[in-house]
Formats: sequence, C-alpha cells, structure tokens
Amino acid sequence: MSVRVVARIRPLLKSELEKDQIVTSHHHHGSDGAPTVIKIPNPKNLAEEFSFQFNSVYEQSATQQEIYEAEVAPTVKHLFLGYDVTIFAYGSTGTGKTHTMRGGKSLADRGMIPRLLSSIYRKSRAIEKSSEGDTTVAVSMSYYEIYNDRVFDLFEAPEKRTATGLPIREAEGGKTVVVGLTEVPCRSLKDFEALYDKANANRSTGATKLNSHSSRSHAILCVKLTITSPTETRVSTASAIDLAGSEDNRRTGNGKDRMVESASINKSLFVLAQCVEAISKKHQRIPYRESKMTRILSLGQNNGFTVMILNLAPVKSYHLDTLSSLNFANRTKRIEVREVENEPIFKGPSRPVTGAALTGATTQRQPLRPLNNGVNVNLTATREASTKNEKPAKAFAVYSDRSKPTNHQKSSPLKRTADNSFLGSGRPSKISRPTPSFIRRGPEPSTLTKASIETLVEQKVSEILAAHTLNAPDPAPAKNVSEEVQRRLDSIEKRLEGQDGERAEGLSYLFMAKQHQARGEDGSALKMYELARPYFPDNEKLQSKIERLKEKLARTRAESEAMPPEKPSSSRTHGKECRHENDGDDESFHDDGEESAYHDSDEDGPSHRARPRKQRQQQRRKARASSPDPLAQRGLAGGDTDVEAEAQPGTGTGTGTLTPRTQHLLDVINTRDVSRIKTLSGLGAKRAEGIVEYLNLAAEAECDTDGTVGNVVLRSWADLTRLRGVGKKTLETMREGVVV
Ligand SMILES: Nc1ncnc2c1ncn2[C@@H]1O[C@H](COP(=O)(O)OP(=O)(O)OP(=O)(O)O)[C@@H](O)[C@H]1O
Repeated sequence: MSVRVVARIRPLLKSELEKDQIVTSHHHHGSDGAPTVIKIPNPKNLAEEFSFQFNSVYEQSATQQEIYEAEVAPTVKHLFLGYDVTIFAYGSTGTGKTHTMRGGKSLADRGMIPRLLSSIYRKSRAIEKSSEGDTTVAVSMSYYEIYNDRVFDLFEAPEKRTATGLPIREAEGGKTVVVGLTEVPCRSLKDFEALYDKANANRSTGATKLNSHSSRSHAILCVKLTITSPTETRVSTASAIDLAGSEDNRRTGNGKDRMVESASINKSLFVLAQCVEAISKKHQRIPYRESKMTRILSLGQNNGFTVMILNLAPVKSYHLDTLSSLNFANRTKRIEVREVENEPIFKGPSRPVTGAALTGATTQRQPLRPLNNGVNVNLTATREASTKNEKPAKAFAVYSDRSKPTNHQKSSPLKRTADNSFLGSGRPSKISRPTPSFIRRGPEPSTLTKASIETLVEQKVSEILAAHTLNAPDPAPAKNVSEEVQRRLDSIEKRLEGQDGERAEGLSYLFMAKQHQARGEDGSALKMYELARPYFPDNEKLQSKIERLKEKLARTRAESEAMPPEKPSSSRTHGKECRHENDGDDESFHDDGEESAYHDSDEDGPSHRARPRKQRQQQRRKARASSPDPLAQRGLAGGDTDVEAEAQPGTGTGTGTLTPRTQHLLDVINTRDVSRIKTLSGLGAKRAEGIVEYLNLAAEAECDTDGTVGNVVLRSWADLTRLRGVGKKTLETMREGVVV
C-alpha cells in the first residue's frame, strides 16, 4: 500500500487579512516544478522558519479540478483493477476539509467526492458499453460517521440511533465490518447526490469557537464497486473521509462535550498518524486495529492507494494548529529549521507565546499558548537553547520528557529532493529524524534515584505504548537500565500484552492521560481519565484521581486568579514529594496486586492501604456470588426486582425453579454464541448479535479493578426480559419455539 501526502492551503476568508498570512509554499531547492515545500515561522522564534516537504503542495489559487486531476483521478484506474482507494482530508477546523471533500454546489466548486463518483460512473458506463453488456459494474455505498469512537449510519435518521452505535465485527478474510450498516445501491450520479446530501444532514456537528458548524465526527463514505465479467467478479472500495477537525481543545474554547469529542478525535487521529507512518515506512505491521476508524478501513491491509490531503489555513491565528497538522503529516518526512536571522523574539522554553503575537486580529480565537501535547513532533532545538544547554523550546512533544536533554542536534539544510512519488520511497535523514528521547535521554544507572527510575519507567511505558500502537516489535530496550527498572518494565509489558480490544482502548486513554499529566496539562489529563472511566467502572482509584484532579484544577484556577503563575516544571521532575503534590498520582488501575510499576505503594490513599486490593476484590466477588440475580444486583438493566417476571406464569423466576423451556433459552443465550442464539424462534442474526453485544457490554461493565472481565450469566426469566432489543412478545415466541 502506498500513501501520498499533499498539502492544500486554503484562500483567505473575507474576515482574514493578507498581512496575517504566515504559511507559504515553495519549490524545493533547485527544482522549478510545482511547489512541494511549506514554510511557516517558529511560533517561539518568529525569526526562524520551519520547512515541511510534501509530495505536492497546492497554493491558495488551486482549483478543485486541479487537485482532483492530479491526486484523485489517477487512482480511479486502480479502483477498477480491484485495488482499494482511500482519500483523507486532514486539518484543523475551518481549514477546508469539507470544502475539499464535499465542496460547493457549483460545477467548479464540487469536491473530490462528487468528482470521484462522476469518474466512477463515467468509467462504468464506458466499460459496460465497450463490453456490450458482458461486463457490468454495480455501485453501492455506505456512509457512516465515527463520533466519540462510535459508529453511526448516516443513511439512518439520528433518532434511530442507539447510544452505543453500531457494533463492528471481524469478518471473513480478516476484514472488519460494521454490523447493520445500510448499503445502498446507487445507479447514477444524480442518485448519489440526493443520497449524499440527505445523509450529510445527519452528521454530528457542533459549534466550537473556531467554527460555528464544525464537523465533530469522521465521516466515511465507502463506495463499493462490483465488476462482474463472464469470467470473474472483482470487488473494490473507494473510501473518502472527511476527518473531524484536529484543533486543540484549549484554543477552541471547548466545553465538556466538545472536550470529550476532541479527545476521541485526537485519539483516532493519533492512530491514523501511526498508520500513515507505518505504511510510509513500509512496516509490515500497521497498527490499524488501534482505532475504530483505521480498523474499519483496514488501513494498510490491502494493496490500495491512500491519499492524505492536508488542509491548511494560511493565517497566523491558526499558527499552532497548522504546525501541529504539518507535523502530523510529516511523521515520515524531514522537518527543517532554517534560521532566517539570529534574533530570537522569545527566549527560553517557559515563556508563553502571547496571543498578541499569534492571534489574528480578525478572528475570535482564544490566545494561543505553546502546545506540549502534540502527538507527533519533536522539533529540533533552537541554537540558543542548544548553546546554553537548556531544554529546547519545544512546540510539541510526543512523550513525556522530564529529564534534561543532553544532545541537541541542529538540523541540517534541506537536502531532500522533491518528488512526486508516493511516500515511503526514501528514508528521512537521520539528522532530522526525531530521536526517541526516552532512550537517549535517560540517566546513567549509577545515578539512578527513585525519581529517575520513575522517569525511565514512564519513558518506557510511552515507548511500549508506541510500540504496542505500532504493533511492531518493541524497540531495543534502553541501554544501561538497571535490573530494578527492567523488572518493572517487564511487568508493565506483560500487562499490556494481555490487553485487547475495548480494554486496550481504555488503557490507551490512561496512558495518554498520564502523558498529559506528566507535562503538567492537567485539564487534558482529566479529560483523558474521564474517557478511560467507562472502561474501569469499578476502579475507585481512578475515580478518586479524577476527583483530585478536578480539585487541583479548581485550586489552580483560584490561585492563578490570586497570584502570578509559578514557573512550570522545576519541581515536578524530582522525586516523590512532587508526585504527592501532583495529586498522588498512581497508575495501578491495571495492577494485579503486585508491586506497581508506576509508583510505590505508599502513594495509596489511607482507605486503600487499610484494605488491600485483593481483599477488596474477593469481597466484591463474594457479594456477587451470593446474589441470586447478577444483573439486578449490578443494576445494569435498571430494575432490581423480578416483579414483572413473577407475574409470568410458568416461566420460572428469580432463583426459583425454571421450566425446561426457560432453562433452554438461558442455556443457549449464556453461550453468547451468535450462531446458536440466532436459531431460537423469533430471533434473527441481528437481534442475536444485539443480545451478545449487550451481554459483552454488561461483562465489560463488570470489569474488575484488576481488569478481569466479569462473567455475566442470565439466570432467570426476569434476566431475559431485560435483554436489550428483545420484547415480551419475542421472548414468548422464543420460549414457545423451544422443543422439549
Ligand atoms: N479552497 C477553498 N476555496 C474557497 N473557500 C474555501 C476553500 N477552502 C475552505 N473554504 C472556506 O473556508 C471555510 C471553512 O471550510 P470548511 O468548512 O470546509 O472547513 P473544515 O476544515 O471542513 O472545518 P470543520 O473541521 O470545522 O468541519 C468555509 O467557509 C469554506 O467555504
């Protein structure tokens, strides 16, 4: 699979001023072809410029037609040869993703999607005509959005949605399918346009500070082509994705809901970036399973073509967002720092970039602050930072990096030649490749203190997470890691290995939270912990961590109103005392009761210390075992008595005797085997899947503090009546259909 990354700078909007433009396009050194380089000032030192190279760069004047012809049209022939094609639009809110993908109504404004469909229909007609009808091309499509990591069918009205969204399942051949997704045959461009317009009205949007009608979901249009000739049938899919805005929460003035959305968006974009990088670097394993979007697309699993269009706004009010996007798209490419003149405007790492310096006068944005939680960047140090051996003024950092950098490298001049080929053909230069700081910057074993062990452990956790995300073998362990550190790391690694699916998702939220917190970004950390919460519903520590963080944030807010802000980070890099201040941080959510790899056990609150984890778990299990009705006991289905069931004659209720029919139903359903459950009278495959999903969710909700998924077993007629999507009538039909 190849991936091509191109950048598109949108024109100035009416409200934007020419003088505020900061993003410029350039030819590569010595090239006189189309521009392939984007330049943007360093927000911390406007005298410096960063350069980013792409397969192509489209300037403000570029038309939809030009981009389509150069980037998308060439993939159509591959589609008809049976290859899959994926087109993404990536960028922050308001940079032109929807314009690029969907476009306007006029012929000239039509975006990539209608143009692609137009080409597909045209080519289909041509094939059918030239084969005199022997070969037929059927086009069908599905359109869904991934909103807060849930999949919703955009061909269905929003009121028909279930809160959990549509389930996804592994299908034959390792593909992932969305269960219950509408697939609509679509014979003509006209049909398509009507369907597409209607479906777009169902999209989840929300007002952020940056855009009053911002797309808060990833919208994925899948066009399936089935080409049937007398000798063979070929199926291929074109997926066109209008990604949700990648803006940073702090600058969009997002409220709680928007925050949760953004955290989900950021997570899936993070995984997408990993996939793009892995594909570009021709890694054998692509971490496509780590997010729903990449999983459903099976990104990198076929021999298809991927085009990523990076949408950029040209003005300085988007400065940090633009840098973040550029870095996202440039994971595999060199990032160069070119010093225009040696007069830094801002000195030192801790000085915030002021809103005045970066915010366009014409837009209503919050003041920009330096970002420390970008997912994909490691900018090289400025000259000043390196000469003084200070921590470089990083605009972004991938992972927590508490120890002092020891080895700043200055980037070299841009050497790479421009190319228009698909990415992955060349390796990025070693000089400018981000160095895994967690390996290079660790302290020597002889100087290992508790604090430095903590740091190393955290760094390694980040590394493991990254490796886990990449599904690739872990990078070589840090040299000179002491035995104690290694022992702890092994234990973390073991725990991570055993995680999969939803739970891994919960864990990755925890890790992200941890990383945010390590960088002192408590607000984002809190959101991540809150996102992790549903995955660890019984975890008291997580809950109390959330509470403590909330209190801390409230305290900080109150303090900052009362006094000038403290210098960041100086105290947080050292020792446990600081960790106590840091809200008694611990990471034992997935601890198995042994020594935590993340902290020393005395960090636990008094209540935890008084009653060890294992004891608490055992008590909980005992309580459950004595419960006659696990679902009622756990309050999962809302009811806590069997009143309704008791009114059912002959069905057997509670712990009382069960009729053979009810027992049979229970036995079959408790197998959680869709193929068996669907054989019950009155149930089809869809309902059977719904039942299994419900039971799995209930089991997930039962997830204990040690991560053991609870075993939810239905024991009575009353339990059956609580199954989601199974009404009384259906239950009766099921019961009557049992042959005893
Ligand atoms: N190439 C372009 N030519 C003319 N106008 C453009 C272009 N690109 C974007 N715009 C305009 O910029 C504004 C923002 O664009 P758009 O809504 O497509 O952004 P977006 O990235 O999809 O935002 P969001 O993520 O919030 O959905 C719109 O008014 C759109 O018409």
